[in-house]
Amino acid sequence: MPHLTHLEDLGTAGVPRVIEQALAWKADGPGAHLRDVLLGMLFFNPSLRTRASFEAVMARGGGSALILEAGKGAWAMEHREGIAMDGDRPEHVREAAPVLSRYVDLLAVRAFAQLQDDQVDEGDALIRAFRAHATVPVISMESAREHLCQGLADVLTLRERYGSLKGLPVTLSWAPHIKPLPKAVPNSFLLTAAAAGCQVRIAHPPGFELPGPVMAQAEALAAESGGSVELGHDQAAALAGSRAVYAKAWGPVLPAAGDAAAMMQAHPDWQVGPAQMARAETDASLLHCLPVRRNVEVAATLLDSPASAVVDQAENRFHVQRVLLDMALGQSALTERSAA
Ligand SMILES: CC(=O)N[C@@H](CCCN)C(=O)O
Ligand SMILES: NC(=O)OP(=O)(O)O
Repeated sequence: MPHLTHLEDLGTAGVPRVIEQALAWKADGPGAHLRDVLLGMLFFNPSLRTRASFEAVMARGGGSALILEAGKGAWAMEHREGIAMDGDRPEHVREAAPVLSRYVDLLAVRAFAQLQDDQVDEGDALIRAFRAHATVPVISMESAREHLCQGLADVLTLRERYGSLKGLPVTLSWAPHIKPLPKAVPNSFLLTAAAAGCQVRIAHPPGFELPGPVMAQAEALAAESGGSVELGHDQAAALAGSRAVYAKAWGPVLPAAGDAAAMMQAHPDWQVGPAQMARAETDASLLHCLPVRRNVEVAATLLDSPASAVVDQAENRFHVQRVLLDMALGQSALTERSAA
């Protein structure tokens, strides 16, 4: 089953294929490539961009989408194996995934990190349960470990702005927030940029390390693509000479060594603003996946400046998702080309 939930489903060869096809279709669309296709979308968490962009892809492509919210309209859902379901979740993924698969051609799932333990979140059990039990392709709309569509849209945005991605210096900077957030977005930017051959610099305060297995995977991808991954605790040093600054809040290493919300607010000087951008190249772009808390994570003056690429990134979700849905259906020019 051609599930598309993690970067490993695409590999280093898949990333440029998706990016180049998305660019080509952005210039000259694919027409009604999803005629008669029905996408099921199951949300465990809220969304603006993901929901709207997938619905738009389906409508523009001549198909349609149905939307379910677990625990809100649809039953709350359990995924753990072998337990007595005596809590507040009446439905199990073991039935829900095959049942939904009888109605739809593709199943997209959003299930955020639980934010208790990085090892648990890194294991991504809920989306993996859908992979195991669905009988149609599963697409991730952000899971505990990764936000595949976001990482691809981010790298497409860099490709459009800077041409070649090989050796492009890009900085992923931790940013403050009022509470701990998931690591899926920074994980996916790191993995996708490394797979694309970028020179990725990561900067965060001590105690906010990204999961070891994700770092190791990024280094392996960079070794294959000719990219690199550097890690440091000095934001200014990591920004020097960068072409793109990805500002993103993420939580401390979990379980947290202290009060996680207080830890998120203990480094207000990491807010990304004009002074930080000034350390990067003059044509550098500001990236953020959105939603962004103005004047907490990123200065409003920077978000409102020409350097900001955040709306382009959001637009590019549509363009990469068209390609991913097409790939999952096995009907794309990409599939034909790789089979040829
Ligand atoms: C504010 C918040 O919860 N952000 C989520 C979603 C980001 C994009 N889907 C996060 O940081 O993972
Ligand atoms: N960037 C992103 O996934 O946005 P939503 O959470 O609004 O879908």
